[in-house]
Amino acid sequence: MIRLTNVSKTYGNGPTAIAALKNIDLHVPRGSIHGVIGLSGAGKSTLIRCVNLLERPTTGSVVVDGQELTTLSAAELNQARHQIGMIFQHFNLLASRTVFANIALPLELMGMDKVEIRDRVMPLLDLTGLEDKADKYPAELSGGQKQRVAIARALASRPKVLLCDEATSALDPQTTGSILELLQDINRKLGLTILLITHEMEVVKTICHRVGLISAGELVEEADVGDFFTAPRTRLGREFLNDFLELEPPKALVERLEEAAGEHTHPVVRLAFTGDAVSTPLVSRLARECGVDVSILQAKVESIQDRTLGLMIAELIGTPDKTREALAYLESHDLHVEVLGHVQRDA
Ligand SMILES: Nc1ncnc2c1ncn2[C@@H]1O[C@H](COP(=O)(O)OP(=O)(O)OP(=O)(O)O)[C@@H](O)[C@H]1O
Repeated sequence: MIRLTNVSKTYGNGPTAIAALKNIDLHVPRGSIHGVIGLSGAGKSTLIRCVNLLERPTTGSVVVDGQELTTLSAAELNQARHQIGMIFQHFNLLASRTVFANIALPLELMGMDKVEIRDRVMPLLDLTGLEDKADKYPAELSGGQKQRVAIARALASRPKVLLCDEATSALDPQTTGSILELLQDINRKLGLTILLITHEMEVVKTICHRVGLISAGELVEEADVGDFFTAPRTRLGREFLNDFLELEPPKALVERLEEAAGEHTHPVVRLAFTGDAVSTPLVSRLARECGVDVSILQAKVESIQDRTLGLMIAELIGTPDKTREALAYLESHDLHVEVLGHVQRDA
């Protein structure tokens, strides 16, 4: 539904030019919810604004619903944008218009008559839970309600794609939850394709099917959400995950970690396991079958959509041969094992 090919965006010229996007390839299939996560300044906003050409890529192709947007005339682009709704962090509602009139605005601009507009807007008020707010003004609404109005407005032209630019970043966690539920509901009921950018792992975890990680203008990693939360492939991905899970080895231990194994060291590992492995009595088996003691430093079980994910940071205590055997045993049982470092046994 959305396909960016080799998209680059450079702001300015010469020595002060900023390469905000570098050779981005992105594919969002019809009906899916795709998240792009990254740190501040990574290029998220630029990326999402390139999809409806609010920002024109310096090079590359932008195809939405089979139509190449970069070669369209202004009038054609205007038409194509009816297929692409967008919502923003700060809602961007018109303060002087009621809720109804805000939602109706894009339809007025399309030249629809009053009866048609009413027929479109009323079901959208229902869908977004704003039945009793039609005559209120934005100043009379909470942040969550304002975002609902913005969602209804974005849906008014019956788009096939919804772009969400940090749509929940200005909201408290509970309101964030209810807006994410609404987006998921819309995705399911209307089959709408959603591309969202965020710096919050919670958003990705809650509603995305796939996630891309953007860093310094490059998409450095892309994965199904379950895979990303189990085993991110990049260091940045692991940092995002560890921050989110608050699962780091104790500081005192980190200071003692050495990169290389020595004669008197034992490994500190981060284990991630899903599915059946979650319920396997792993620790006792390691002791029994490999002769290695396991000292658990941290552990938690997380639900990532329909998967259960177990995470543990542990020291494997035994001779080098035995701990090597234990690592091989873990890997052969479908666990994702990352050796964080090694600590001296007697330290
Ligand atoms: N209009 C602009 N002119 C010049 N540089 C810009 C412009 N917009 C963005 N940039 C630069 O491009 C880079 C990417 O910015 P962008 O806003 O896309 O990042 P972001 O990931 O959305 O960040 P944030 O989460 O802080 O909004 C940054 O270095 C930023 O300073």
